[in-house]
Formats: sequence, structure tokens, C-alpha cells
Amino acid sequence: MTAALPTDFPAATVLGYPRIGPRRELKRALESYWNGTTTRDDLLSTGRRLREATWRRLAGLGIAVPPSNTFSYYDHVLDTAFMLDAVPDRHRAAETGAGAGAGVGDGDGLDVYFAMARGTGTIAPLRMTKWFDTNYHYIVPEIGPETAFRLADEKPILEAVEARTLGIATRPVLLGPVTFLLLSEAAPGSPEGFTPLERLNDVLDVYAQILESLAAEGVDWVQLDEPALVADRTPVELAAVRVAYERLCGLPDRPRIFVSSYFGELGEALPVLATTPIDAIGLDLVSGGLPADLSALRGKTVVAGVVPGRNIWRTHLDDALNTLRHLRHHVGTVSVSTSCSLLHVPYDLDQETELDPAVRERLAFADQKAVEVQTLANLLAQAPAGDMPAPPARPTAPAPEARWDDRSPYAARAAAQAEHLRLPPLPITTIGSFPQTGDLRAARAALVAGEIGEEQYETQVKAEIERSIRLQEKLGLDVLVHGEPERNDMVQYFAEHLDGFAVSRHGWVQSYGSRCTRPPILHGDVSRPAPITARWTRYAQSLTSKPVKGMLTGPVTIVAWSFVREDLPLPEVVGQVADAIRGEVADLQDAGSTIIQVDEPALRELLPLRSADQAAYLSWAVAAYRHATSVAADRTQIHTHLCYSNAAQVLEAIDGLDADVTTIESARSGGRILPAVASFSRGLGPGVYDIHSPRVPSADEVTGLIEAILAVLPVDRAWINPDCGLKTRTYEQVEASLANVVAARDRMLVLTQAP
Ligand SMILES: Nc1nc2c(c(=O)[nH]1)N[C@@H](CNc1ccc(C(=O)N[C@@H](CCC(=O)N[C@@H](CCC(=O)N[C@@H](CCC(=O)O)C(=O)O)C(=O)O)C(=O)O)cc1)CN2
Ligand code: MET
Ligand SMILES: [Zn+2]
Repeated sequence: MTAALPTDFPAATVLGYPRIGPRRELKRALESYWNGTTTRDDLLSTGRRLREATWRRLAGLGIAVPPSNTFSYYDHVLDTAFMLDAVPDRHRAAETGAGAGAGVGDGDGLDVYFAMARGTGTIAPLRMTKWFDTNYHYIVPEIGPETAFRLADEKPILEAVEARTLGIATRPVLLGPVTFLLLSEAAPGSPEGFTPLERLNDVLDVYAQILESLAAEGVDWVQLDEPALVADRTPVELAAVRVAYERLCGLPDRPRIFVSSYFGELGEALPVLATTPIDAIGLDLVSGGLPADLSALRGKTVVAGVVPGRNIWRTHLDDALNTLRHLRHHVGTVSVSTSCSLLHVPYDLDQETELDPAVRERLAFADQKAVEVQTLANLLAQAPAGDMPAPPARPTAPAPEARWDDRSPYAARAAAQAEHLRLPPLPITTIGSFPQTGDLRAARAALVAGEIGEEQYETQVKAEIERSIRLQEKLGLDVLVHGEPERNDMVQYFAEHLDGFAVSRHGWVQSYGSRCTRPPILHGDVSRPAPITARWTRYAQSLTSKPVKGMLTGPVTIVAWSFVREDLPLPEVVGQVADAIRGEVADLQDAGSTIIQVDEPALRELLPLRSADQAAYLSWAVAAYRHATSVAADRTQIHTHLCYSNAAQVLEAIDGLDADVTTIESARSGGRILPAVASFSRGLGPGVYDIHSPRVPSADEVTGLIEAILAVLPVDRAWINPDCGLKTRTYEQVEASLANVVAARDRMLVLTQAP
């Protein structure tokens, strides 16, 4: 059968490409479709134009067979669930289009698809969490023993055909079946102990059908992404890998199969994969090193990920070439690729005309990386055969000695704070941001463009602070926030006020759905030339007698959501940022703040994928946080906040942060985290309002969540708050939702204080 298979794997490729559009065209198309100002056809035609532009662009840059099916209207994990018809019953009810059987590929299933991602007025969405250790978020599929898999959406096939119609042959990219199931969670109501991986054979039926259809359409190669294989895997999971790829490779008519791995080393999964009949195997040689034993790879095409796919530094071409030559000598057939999909970097450095040239010359965005891959493939083709010692692995410096001054024991602090703050039981607070209105964004854009002056902008920011303070007072919240209207983003804002960072103009990267960030570029030593936040908090406090929380982003999160220099060990970089934030904590305290929140939503995100590396990380990450916050006096209450993640995995570390109050996302996942946090020994606010969905929770629903909280936490340590900041919501949604939160809390207070 292999003899019938066509061409070799292309010499140069990228594993994926950004999809939001070079000017965030998809973001705008999605948001205007959602708010009803444009039609489904408008959205679908934007999608088509973006796909065409991507394929043409990559082909023009020398990527002869660009990937397809890397486009998505929201998320590729959701696409996969949708393709397999793994649609929960509650979302099927959102069908408004052509009826059952309609896909995203042809647009008819879009309303169900978006209901799964975002919920509707009455239906809760699926959970959302971080894609491995990145700032991209995927939608978590729910799979049960009864999920009836079938090929419900032909998107991968339709995209390949669409590209071919344009005269471009592509390599369809699918999320691998094993990773898909490992990222899924058991549907509510599944029997105790059920894991989605048990459904592998049924999922493989559908994958087999797709591969056969792709072959029938003349597709040469398909890419199956299996990044889950770079984390620790059990023998059962490794056996599933073998079952999956032996089955798919055994199909009588199939494209050649390229299994890509990324975000780390395959480790024990490598010999398993390498002994299945797959045709090509992808290694991330940026976040991982070369496998110790290359002989296992002989006979396969090795797709060598030597161009960093998730940072923006230029590739060290000499080192990369040496690695490629070494590999070629030992395994035979080598292609050059990015280490992972380019989803995590911006499109094109050429758009950044305002960057400091000294920084700019060190950078490569997605398009520049495509060129690097092509350049390396040419260099490799010209390089004489023969061994070339691979460059030595970068030494991982030992983490610096943890340093912080301890605060007093929690009991002493709690007493000082209770005395000083005099908060009611079950205090209500929010996570920091209030809605970022169009007017605010427009004002900031006008300021940057020089159309308005600093003074006019500040007047508008102050008006916005006053608006949110008045609203919080009216609603009856207990600990207020200034609302962060002066911030474009909780990380970029700090980067713009610290030395050692550069920021981009158009360097947008998708975070989830239509939401994007411009990760700052941390290129030099970080320091704080001047105080940043205290004056806004002070202004907000001048408007109210309720306490206003100071609001800072923690050092781990600032670094996690930036592109970071690689010439210093990460713990050292984080230490520099921690020093700067410590200065902010001190300033806020001096300015009279009695409550200061230092957000660390990315604490879990940077957790190494391999358990062997986790303890060292947590130790320096926690140390950085404590260095930043331990300047607080006993009576100053330190809050921290985490979201988007399985906080349960890092509870011990969260405890180690030693914050007086921790607010965490919980409502979006229906309070499933609660049992795990019962042992938490300080103040805790599990979210009672899912702010990622436009829907307004009812007072009854919030009451249910508060009851669940009080079932595991004593009333004197429980806080009531949303899952996260409110910046993505409208004032209308926020006011209605928070009113229900207050009503629910008040109802609970009556109940808990009844004799
Ligand atoms: N960095 C980061 N990562 C994070 C989060 C976060 O808040 N920040 N939260 C979590 C979830 N991720 C999120 C990521 C982005 C957004 C978000 O709301 N992003 C905004 C952009 C924020 C921003 O930078 N805004 C700028 C630029 C706004 C803009 O689009 N301006 C217009 C012009 C304005 C106008 O005239 O209307 C333009 O440039 O075209 C500003 O406010 O100044 C968006 O996609 O819409 C929310 C959550 C996890 N990771
Ligand atoms: C992603 S965590 C967000 C925390 C920030 N203080 C906010 O409320 O937006
Ligand atoms: Zn959050």
C-alpha cells in the first residue's frame, strides 16, 4: 500500500498559522455577528477570505503545501468535538439553522457551535481552560459513555477542497484522537471512574472515515497533532496511542500520516509512536532536546521543529542547521518546521514600524518564521552529508535562592485586618476590571494617534472610575475597585510603564474566541522608573468611604503573558518583575490602600507539563510572589486571583502564596472545584458569576452556588465575587448580574443568621 502513496513530506513547513486575521478581521466579524449587526453570510465570507489569504501568503513565502483546517471560528478543540458530534443535549437545543446534521464548515450549525462556546440566554457554555502552558484557551468537550460519535461536520474535508479549488494543495491538520480525548472531560452524569479515553475506538471510527474521505479528495498528507504526549502519560494512555495509530495506518486508503508533538519532549511516547506505521513524526526541538536514541526514528520522516513557534526571537540558524544535519545523519529523512503552530505569535513583523530598531532586528513573527523554515531547508539541502555534533542543550541554571521577608502568621494578620476593615460577613467584591467601553477604547486610540491630549484622556478615565464607583455603591458591594479603565490590558499596561519592555502595535495573538492580546516583548532588565497605579486608586478612594482595592498584576503573570528574553534564566527575569511590583505594593500602602490585590492567573499556566519539573517551578514562582507582596503590613489585606485553570492542581502553591484572600474561577465549571478547596485555610472567594458568558445568572442560581460554597467553607472565611474581571462584559449585563449576586448573598445572610 505504501507504494501507492504519493509525494515526500515537504522540505519546509509550519505546523499552523494565526487565524484571527492580520488586522483582527475575524474578531470584528465574530463580534458583529454575535451582536446582530451582520449576517451569517458576512461571517462565513470573512472566514473564506482569511483562509484564502493565509494559504496564498504561506505559499508565497515558500511553504509549498501549507496546512489547512487550522482556521477556526472559535477554537480547534471545539471544532473537533463538533465534527465528531460530541454536542451536549443542552446545546443541541440552540439549533436555529437548517436542522440536525448541519456543520460549521457550511455554516448551518454555527448557532449550536457558538452556544457550546459562549452559552445562550438560558444555556450554560462548556468549560474553557488553558491550552497546555500557553495563554490560548480551548473549550473543554464533554464526553460520556453514551456520546454518539459520527462525522457531523466535514470542515477538514471542505477546507482542503476549498484550497484545492484555489489551486493550492494543503495538508489538513486534525487534533489527534488521543489528545482530543485526554483534553475532554467526563460528561455530567457519567458513571464514577469513567474516562473519555474509553471511547477511543468509537472516535477512531470517525477519524478513519475522515482519512478515507481526504484520500478520496487526493490529499497526500494529513497532520495529526498529539501535544498531550509530551506530558506524563500512563501505560493505558500510551497503549491508546498504539491502538490509534495502528488502526489509522491500517486503513486501505489513507493519506500519509504525520503525527506532530509539541510543547516538550515525547519521552516514553516516542518509542510507542515510532513503532507504529506512521509515516512522519514531529519533534519540538525548541522546548525539548533531541531524543537520546535516534535509531528508533529510522525509516520515518522526522519533521524537526527547530524554528521557535511560540516566541518572537529570530532563530539561531547555525545551531538549527547543525541540529538538522545531525538528525539527517542519524535518521535519514528530515524536514524543517516550526516547533509548534504559529497560532501563538503575531502575523508579520513588517507591520511594526514603530518598534525600536535595536529590538526589532532581534525579532521574527509568523511570516518571518515561515521564511526561516524555508531558509533552513535550503541550507540543509546544500549542506554536505555526514555527522555534525548537535549543539549542546542550553544549560538550565539552578533557580536562584528563594528570598522574601515573611509576613506575620495569618491569624495575627487576620485579626489586624478584621479590626481595621470591619467588613460584613460574606463580603462582596469584584475582580478588578469593569466594562471596557467602546468610548474608552476609542479615547485610548485617539490618545495614541495624538488626536486628543493626555489631559482629555485622563478626564475620561476619571469619569469612568467615578461611574463604576457609583455603580458599586448603588449595588451595595463591600470592597470596591476602581475598574481599571486606564489599562488596555492587565499585562500590557504594566509593560508600558516599566523599563525593559517593548510593545507592538499590531502584534495581536488570539487568547480565546474573538479575544486577543498583544504580548509585550521583555527584552532587557526590568525596572520601574516611576510609580504606576497608586494615583488611580487614590482617586477612586477619594470618591467613596468603602474600601477600594489596589489592583496589580503579579510577576509570574506579567512574564507568562509576554515574549521573554532567553539570555537570562526565567526565575531571574520573574525576580526583576517581582521587585517592580513590590514597589507598587509599597506605594499603594503608603497612599492609604488597606486592601491590595496582586493577580496571578497564570500561576498554573506556567506549571511544567512534566511532574518532575513542577516542584522547582512552584518554589521560585511562589517566592517571586511573596517577594512582591511581603512588604504589606499586617493590617493590609493582600488578595490574589486565579482563573481559567484547574486551580485544584496547584492548590498547595496557591496556599503558599500566603495571600489573605484568594478569589478563583468556579462558576463556569459549576462549582466543581469546591471539594478541593475545603481545606484552604485563609479567605477564599470561589466565583459565583461566570463572566465569560454574556448570560446573566439568576439570583436563584447564584444562591445555589453560595450554598455550595458554605457547605465547604466557614462563613467567616468565604467571599462572594465573580469568576474574573468584568472588562469583556457590558454595563447592562454587569449591573443585572451583580444585582442578583447581592440579592443572593443577602438571602444567604438571612438564612445563616436565622436562629
Ligand atoms: N494578556 C492577557 N492575557 C489574558 C487575560 C488578560 O486579561 N490579558 N485574561 C485571560 C483571558 N484572556 C483575555 C484576553 C484578552 C481579553 C480582551 O478583552 N482583549 C481585548 C483587547 C484588549 C486591548 O488590548 N485593548 C486595547 C486596544 C483596543 C482596540 O481594539 N482598539 C481599537 C481602536 C479602538 C476604537 O476606536 O474602538 C483598535 O486597535 O483597532 C485598548 O483597550 O486600548 C479584545 O480582544 O478586544 C480578555 C481576556 C487570560 N489571559
Ligand atoms: C485574567 S485575571 C483578570 C484580573 C484583573 N484584575 C481583571 O479584573 O480584569
Ligand atoms: Zn481572572
